[in-house]
Amino acid sequence: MGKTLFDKVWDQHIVTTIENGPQVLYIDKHLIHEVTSPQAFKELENRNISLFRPKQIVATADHNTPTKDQHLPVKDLLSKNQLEQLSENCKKNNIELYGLGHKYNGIVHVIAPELGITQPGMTMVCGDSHTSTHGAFGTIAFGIGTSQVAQVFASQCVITEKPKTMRISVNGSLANGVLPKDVILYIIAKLGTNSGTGYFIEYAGDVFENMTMEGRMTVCNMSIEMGARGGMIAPDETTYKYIIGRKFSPKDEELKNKIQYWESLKTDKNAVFDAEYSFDAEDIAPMITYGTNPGMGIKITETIPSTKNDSFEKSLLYMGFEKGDSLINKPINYVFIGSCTNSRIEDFRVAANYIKGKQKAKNVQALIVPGSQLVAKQIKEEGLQDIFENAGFELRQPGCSACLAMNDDKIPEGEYCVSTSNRNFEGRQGQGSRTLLASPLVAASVAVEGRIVDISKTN
Ligand SMILES: CC(C)[C@H](C(=O)O)[C@@H](O)C(=O)O
Ligand code: SF4
Repeated sequence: MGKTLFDKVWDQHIVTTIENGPQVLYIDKHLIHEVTSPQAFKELENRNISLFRPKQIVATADHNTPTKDQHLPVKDLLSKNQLEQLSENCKKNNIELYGLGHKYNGIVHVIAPELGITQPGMTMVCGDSHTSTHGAFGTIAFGIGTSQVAQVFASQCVITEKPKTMRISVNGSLANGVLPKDVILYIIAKLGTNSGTGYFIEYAGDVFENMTMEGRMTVCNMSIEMGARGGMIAPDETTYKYIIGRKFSPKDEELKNKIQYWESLKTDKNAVFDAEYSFDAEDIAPMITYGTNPGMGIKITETIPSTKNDSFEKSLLYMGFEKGDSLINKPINYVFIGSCTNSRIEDFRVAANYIKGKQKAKNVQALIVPGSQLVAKQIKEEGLQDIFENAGFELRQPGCSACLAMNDDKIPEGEYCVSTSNRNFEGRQGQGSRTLLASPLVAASVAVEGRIVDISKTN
C-alpha cells in the first residue's frame, strides 16, 4: 500500500514506538512565544534539566505586544513581565529571540515561514494551536501544551499517538473575489468544528495546487478550528519558489538535494486515507460567520439557518442575530485585518487593491495589523501604507493584536467586528465583543461601506 504525505514525514521522524502505545517523535523546529513558554522553562529549572538542542528553537514576542509605540516601555505590567521573562529565558538558554522591535519580530506563524525556517518534510511544534499554519509547506506542524513544551526543551521529542489521516479535495476553479479564507470557512461550515478530531488533514486538488503559499497558510491555519491536529499541503514548485532566497533557506547544492527529497513526499497514488471529503470550487462563495464558533458560517448572501438546538440559540442571542436574518446591510463599526490567518503581504495587497481611491465609512474604526516587521516593511515599500492611511485606516505595528485582545486592541462590549482572524468565540476580541470572521476582501468592503455588503456587487 502507498503512503500519504503525512505518513512519509511522520515515519521519517519516529525515534521509537512504545508497544501498543504512543510514539516518540523527533522535532526539527520548536517555536516559542511569551505566553506558553514561562512555565516550561520553570519546570526545567526546577528539575535541573538543561535544554537539549537550543539551536532548534526560535522565539518571538507576539501575543502581548502593543501595536503602538513599540519603542517605548510596555505599559501593561503583566505583558511587560511576560516579555521580560521570555528575554531572560532565551538569554540564559542560548535561544535565538526575535523580540519586540527586532527586525524579524512578528506573529510566530508569520515569521517562521517568511524567514525560511519552515521547510517541507519537517516536524515542527509550538505551544500554540495555530502551529498548523506551517503545514502549508508539507510540514507536520502541530500545537502542544505547556508540559509538552518542557518535554521538547528536554528531549527535542514529543510522545504522542499517531493521528489518523483525512484528505479534503477541492477541484475546479474559484470565482473572482473568493479567497483562501472563504475556502476554509466553507469547509468548516460544511463539515463542522469536530470533524477533524483525531485527524491530520491533507488538502488536495486544483484549488490548493493553484493557491499561493500565503493562501495555503490561511487554509492550514484554520485546520485546528475543525478540531484537527494539523493540516498539510504537498510541497511543489510554488513552495520551492517561496522558500528560495529566504534568510534560513537551504542554498545551492543543499537546496538541490532537498528539493529532490521534497519531491518524494507527495502522497502515493494508491495511498488510502482514513477519511475523505471532496468539494467543488464552483460551490464556494465569499463567506462570513454569524455565530460563536468558526463552523457557524454562511455565504455572505445567505440567511442564518433555522437550526433548533440550545447552543445554537445561545450563540445567536450572544451575537444579537435571529434565525432567518440576512447579514447584508448590518451596520458594523469595527474591522480588523490581521492575525496569523490573514496578515501576510498578499492579504494586505488584496485589501489595498479594493480600498485604493476609496474612504472608510465614518462609523468604522479599521485596524490594519501586519503579521511581522518584514510584512510592515513591505507594506511601506509597495505603497500600501499610503493607500490605507489616505482611506482613514489605522496601520499599526505587528503582533496578534485584536485577534485575541491580550493587549490594548480590544473591541468594545456589544460591538460587531468583521475580522480576518480565526476565532469568533464569546469575548475573543474583548469582553462582550462580537466577531464575524471573513476574508480580507470582505473586511475591506465592510470598512468602506460601514455595513456588510455583497462583495460581488461592489468593487
Ligand atoms: C495563547 C495561545 C496559547 C493561543 C493558542 O494556542 O491558540 C492563542 O494563540 C490563540 O489563538 O488562542
Ligand atoms: S494571531 Fe491570534 S490565532 Fe494567531 S497566534 Fe496570535 S492569538 Fe493565536
